[in-house]
Amino acid sequence: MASKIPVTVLTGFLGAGKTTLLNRILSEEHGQRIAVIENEFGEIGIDQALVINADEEIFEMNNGCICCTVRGDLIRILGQLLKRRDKFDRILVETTGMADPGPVAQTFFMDEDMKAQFALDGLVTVVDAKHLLLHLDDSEEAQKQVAFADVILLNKCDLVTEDELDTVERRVRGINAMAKLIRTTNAAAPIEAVLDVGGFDLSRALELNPEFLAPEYPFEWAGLYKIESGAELVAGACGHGHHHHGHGHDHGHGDHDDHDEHHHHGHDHDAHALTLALLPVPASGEDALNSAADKAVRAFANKPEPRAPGSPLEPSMTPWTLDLSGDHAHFPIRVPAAGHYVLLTEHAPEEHHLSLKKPDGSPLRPTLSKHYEHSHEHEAGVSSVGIRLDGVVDPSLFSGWMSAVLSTQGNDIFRSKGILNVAGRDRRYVFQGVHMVMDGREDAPWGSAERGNTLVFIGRNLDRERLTDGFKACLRQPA
Ligand SMILES: Nc1nc2c(ncn2[C@@H]2O[C@H](COP(=O)(O)OP(=O)(O)OP(=O)(O)O)[C@@H](O)[C@H]2O)c(=O)[nH]1
Repeated sequence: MASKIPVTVLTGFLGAGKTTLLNRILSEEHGQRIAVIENEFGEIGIDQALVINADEEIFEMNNGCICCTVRGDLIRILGQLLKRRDKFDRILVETTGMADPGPVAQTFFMDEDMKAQFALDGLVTVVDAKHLLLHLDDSEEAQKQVAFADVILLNKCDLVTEDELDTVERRVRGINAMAKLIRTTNAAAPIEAVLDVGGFDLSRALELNPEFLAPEYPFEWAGLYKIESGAELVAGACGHGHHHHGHGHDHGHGDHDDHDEHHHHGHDHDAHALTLALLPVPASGEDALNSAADKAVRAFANKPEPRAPGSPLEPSMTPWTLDLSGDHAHFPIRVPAAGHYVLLTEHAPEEHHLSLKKPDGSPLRPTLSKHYEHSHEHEAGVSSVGIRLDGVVDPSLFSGWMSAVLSTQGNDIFRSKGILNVAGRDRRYVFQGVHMVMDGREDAPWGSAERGNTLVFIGRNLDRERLTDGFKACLRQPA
């Protein structure tokens, strides 16, 4: 059988740098002949004029938004390309910045014919590091583009600070824990990282990002402080709403205002309130922080008590919800004795300009702090669930379960991927799906590698426990 044609789908919000990346790919010496399919939105041909044309052929789909008609277009172009199979090695489809990449990706798994001819090598999403947070708040398409990606180019790194990049990266990770993240300026990513994703190894992704499999915490951040009575917590909704200029907050450098705006603009969590808890720990250090985090999972299960500015905060297993509707609210901290305490916050402290002050008013900084994957509905619930379990999969139980999952939750599950240890097989079974359609095949032999199962789901309203239990039920009981 002739080998399948690898297809790369390139997405990214308007102006993120897709054309820049495409030009780079087309002008670099990589020895691969690429057929480019462009999905134009509105102004036909503009992008094409901007693309440096090497030997590659560029096809354009007729009309704008990607729906059934455009999919028809895409299928037609793919058909034409197949007649000239000897002219190119791979296909790159660039989608418009407004598009949900789902339908384009799905096209390649749609039926047996498609699956026999094409192999979706990877979905590459270019994001604009400076504006991504704004786009994520405003646009479901932007969320989906991040959620669907196998590789994310965090582009325009020259326009943001290292701290801002870290914030953007955490937000991206919160949506899609699976994708390979590459920080770029002018989309200068190594070509093989963009084009040869097929070799993409789930287990490696999990090694790079072990938190993927970690339990989700009801808080995003924990900081260990040495606190004495008279300390104070200051937090405040500055930088959002219509009055984000000239309200005298103390970090007035120009860039910052802009950044704040992204954080608060249209966020689905309330910028005027923050839930947090303070727990005593016996000592300083990583172990103390971790044990406080475990304890806080139980604390956050308790109904938080509202706290108005000025009312005192004491260490307690009941969390508080601070009213931050005014600028710079102050909350005195009352501790029974000076010592080590861990503060755990529902959202990252910088999202609420939260800081602690010593009794003399000077800043009190955490000696140690940690960010956690959040489980609350941050990105309209778009998140990733990774499952890794030993054992042997019963193929018929698995396909029954998977069809049930995809038929009931296929709208919410954007991507699924997995490597399975199937009973009686020497090779890895790999599958990937886009919404309800999926494609699976046998891959490399296990050889001496440790056998195991890894699954990843990315989507909305995912229930980690239910998915894990469901998959567990597909494993063969040891004889
Ligand atoms: N400062 C900066 N500018 C960049 C970077 N990458 C791309 N640009 C510029 O951003 C603008 C948009 O880049 P394009 O590559 O056209 O983006 P696009 O995603 O193809 O845009 P659309 O076709 O409108 O969806 C261009 O002016 C690029 O030169 C970068 O890393 N830093």
